[in-house]
Amino acid sequence: MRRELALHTDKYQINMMYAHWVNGTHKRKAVFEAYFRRLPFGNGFAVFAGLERIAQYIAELRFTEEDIRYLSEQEEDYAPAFLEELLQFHFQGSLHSMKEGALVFPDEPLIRVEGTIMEAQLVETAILNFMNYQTLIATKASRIKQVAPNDTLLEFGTRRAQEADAAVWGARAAYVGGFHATSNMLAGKKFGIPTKGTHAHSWVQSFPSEQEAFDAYARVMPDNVTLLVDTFDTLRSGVPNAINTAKKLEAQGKRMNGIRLDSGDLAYLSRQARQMLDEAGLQYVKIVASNDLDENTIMDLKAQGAAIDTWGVGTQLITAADQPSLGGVYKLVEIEAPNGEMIPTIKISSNPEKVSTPGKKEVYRIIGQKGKALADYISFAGEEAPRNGVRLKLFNPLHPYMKKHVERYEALRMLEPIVVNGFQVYTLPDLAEIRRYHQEQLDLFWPEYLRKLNPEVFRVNLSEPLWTRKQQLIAEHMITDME
Ligand SMILES: Nc1ncnc2c1ncn2[C@@H]1O[C@H](COP(=O)(O)OP(=O)(O)OP(=O)(O)O)[C@@H](O)[C@H]1O
Ligand SMILES: O=P(O)(O)OC[C@H]1O[C@H](OP(=O)(O)OP(=O)(O)O)[C@H](O)[C@@H]1O
Ligand SMILES: O=C(O)c1cccnc1
Repeated sequence: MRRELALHTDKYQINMMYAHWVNGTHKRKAVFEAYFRRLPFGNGFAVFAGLERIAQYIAELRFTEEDIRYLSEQEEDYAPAFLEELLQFHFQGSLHSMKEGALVFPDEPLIRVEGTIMEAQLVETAILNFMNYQTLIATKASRIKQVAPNDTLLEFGTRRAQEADAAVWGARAAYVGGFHATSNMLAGKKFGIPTKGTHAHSWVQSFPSEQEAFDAYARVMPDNVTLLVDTFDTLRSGVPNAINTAKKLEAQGKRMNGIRLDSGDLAYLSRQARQMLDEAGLQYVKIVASNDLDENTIMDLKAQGAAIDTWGVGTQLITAADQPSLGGVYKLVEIEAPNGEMIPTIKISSNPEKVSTPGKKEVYRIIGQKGKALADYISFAGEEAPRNGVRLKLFNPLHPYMKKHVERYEALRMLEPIVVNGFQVYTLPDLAEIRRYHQEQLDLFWPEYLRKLNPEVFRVNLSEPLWTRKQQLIAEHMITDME
């Protein structure tokens, strides 16, 4: 996969790079920002993920001779001198980003790219591709985690994922969002995620009887036995046979880990199975459930008193089935004028939600005296950072008369420098650190913002200079339209 991603971009990026090159504008400095406009799944927040892959992509971004040959075949118009220049290309710009595991909200920059228009344009497609998918899956995982905070969550999605990259990076995103392990061994090896596995129906079917299948499995894997009990009849054969096997293991001084339910009424079957296991003195045997689960079915099953300790979640998580894409966008916010000055730019739309916010920006998370987040605050990067003791006006950008002031607070700067002038300055944290940070982030929010259904809207505010500039630019463009 490595070094093959330079062409992982839309053709229009290369077309624009070329057109800028011919125009002599390709070295103009530009600032782009990536953000989304709507939260997925009706959630109150999203969990940012994708940075590790983005950093890797930026560091390795080179066109090979083969890529160049392919480009020349695809488009006769691309001049040989342009293609020659692409051969020397590497990213020399800067990239700031939210940290993986951060809670993020609509309309705030999650990634900021500064560089020549040519390089900043090229990376749009891949950055959005990685950010959108991984953030979506981490958010879905976090919703599932929310309904089963004390249970074990296993990511089982690979076979139903949208191909290999989605399975592997999705497993990682699920782990960022709070899952405990994955069934995908490649993801385990690549990222150090714990791996877990039971066995399939085929194991049972390949033996003359279920009992023989269970016993044979327990013989070869005595320290890791979780038996799938629903191949024939869960309560009449699967659970009794599993109990027999567990007793044989006990005779060798071993303890069976669990049984897995994969069909039928999981609430009823788990309660019955729990009772049978307990009556056999096997209180320590855990119950794992799987079968097209998501946060809604899990919540429902818990409400029905299901006796399930571990949830195996595949399809619904890895494909984010109820909302299979995050609509993150990448917008030009500042461009160098011929005199070298950086000019904030805006994208106007008849839909007010889609009007971009001009200028290179910073995002601050404003933490109140109770240690909880009050709002996010976006300012021009050039503005003085908000700091404790300096009165801060927080107002709703769509309804500016709705305002309040805060004076005692902490302002956390959210965008980290990752790459500066082509050099990676950020040490990518390991997954344990990312999960710690994610938990820390969750702890910063009142539960009202975190609940799964109809959460309170967490406010993202603009600084006054930023808001004023945005209004000016909107007005200027409106006048131009009318002329
Ligand atoms: N008690 C329950 N309450 C709510 N949903 C449940 C309950 N038990 C199971 N489910 C969910 O209902 C769905 C049932 O799936 P399905 O109709 O395929 O039945 P099944 O028993 O799995 O049959 P099959 O043997 O064909 O897999 C799954 O998503 C499962 O997680
Ligand atoms: O339901 P999901 O959330 O997607 O979780 C993954 C599913 O994959 C397996 O089923 P499959 O029928 O593919 O194989 P099996 O024969 O092992 O049950 C497993 O038994 C789960 O039901
Ligand atoms: O280990 C399991 O039980 C498993 C793994 C992948 C998919 N379904 C089940």
